Amino acid sequence: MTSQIFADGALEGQVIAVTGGGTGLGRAAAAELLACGASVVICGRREEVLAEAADELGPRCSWVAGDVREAADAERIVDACLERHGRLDTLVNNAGGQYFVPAEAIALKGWRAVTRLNVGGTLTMATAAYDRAMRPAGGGMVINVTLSPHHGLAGMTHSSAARAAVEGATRELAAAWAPDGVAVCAAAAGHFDTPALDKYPESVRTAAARTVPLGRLGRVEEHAWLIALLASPLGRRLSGSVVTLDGARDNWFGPWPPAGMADESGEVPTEERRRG
Ligand SMILES: CCCCC/C=C/C(=O)SCCNC(=O)CCNC(=O)[C@H](O)C(C)(C)COP(=O)(O)OP(=O)(O)OC[C@H]1O[C@@H](n2cnc3c(N)ncnc32)[C@H](O)[C@@H]1OP(=O)(O)O
Ligand SMILES: NC(=O)C1=CN([C@@H]2O[C@H](COP(=O)(O)OP(=O)(O)OC[C@H]3O[C@@H](n4cnc5c(N)ncnc54)[C@H](OP(=O)(O)O)[C@@H]3O)[C@@H](O)[C@H]2O)C=CC1
Repeated sequence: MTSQIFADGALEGQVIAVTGGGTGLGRAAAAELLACGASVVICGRREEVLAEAADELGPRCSWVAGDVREAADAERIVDACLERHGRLDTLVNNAGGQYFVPAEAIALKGWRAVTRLNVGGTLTMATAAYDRAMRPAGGGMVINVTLSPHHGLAGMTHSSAARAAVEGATRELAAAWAPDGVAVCAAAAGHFDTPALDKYPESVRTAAARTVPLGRLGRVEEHAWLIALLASPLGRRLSGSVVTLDGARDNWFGPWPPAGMADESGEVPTEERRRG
């Protein structure tokens, strides 16, 4: 397979680990990185999902099962990259998620579970990659997948808070690890059409596209292009940045005018000019 937008071999020689790379956005990112010439190691907890994905993605893709929340597993994942390829250039921290309930229905245990996965797992993987592969090699790139809209996502209060924490850590680690040549950035994903959305209530899924000004969900290949761009040399210069890919969803509060604001003619009244 070749990339639709990047030159053949754009990422030739790079070794990239994608957590959650067996499904959805992670799998699409892995496919694009492979198309650009990288060698890719996908990871996740389910062996059968990873084995099937790697098989379909081709010979430059391999897999290692592990839980990103466990330090020993994170170290094993990084070590697998080093053993197979002798290096790890880029880590894509894509594994994450949450469940959809109103804020007041989130139990403390649920907050902890979502925080542990999204903040804990991301930092555990990033630290393992930095300590074992990138700092010793004198460089590397960490890409943290987060969430748009940034003003908070109804039904996902725990995840909104957790991803905000990841974006804060992204900026801080970008500064802390810069002397070692390690760049850290975040890719804030809007609403994308992945099989994972099937777990949300039907009405929530169906209405999701209407919360996006562009009027449609993102396509997985669009997110994959952003990941490939961030894995390119340009990504290093974007260290400390959060790049949002969401069809203008961030800070959008809904269609203009909101219900009740227009007058009988359908127009929003304008302010009378004061003179003198
Ligand atoms: C429709 C438009 C949306 C667009 C935006 C999309 C964003 C996306 O991210 S889509 C990708 C979604 N993918 C995932 O969410 C996959 C990963 N998610 C998970 O694995 C779970 O959500 C997890 C983070 C909660 C898993 O953590 P784990 O430690 O395994 O948690 P437990 O299942 O043991 O549950 C612990 C605790 O959490 C509360 N809880 C969990 N699920 C629910 C639920 N569905 N409803 C209410 N509460 C839930 C609960 O307190 C659990 O404790 P117990 O009740 O004692 O089991
Ligand atoms: N789809 C969307 O609209 C959006 C998605 N996102 C984020 O993008 C990422 C990918 O989403 P998407 O592809 O849609 O969803 P998926 O549910 O398909 O992706 C989650 C992936 O993470 C893996 N994973 C989950 N927990 C762990 C863990 N503890 N250790 C290792 N791997 C784990 C899962 O594999 P396994 O279960 O085998 O471990 C799975 O492959 C997630 O972080 C998601 O929250 C953000 C904004 C919007």
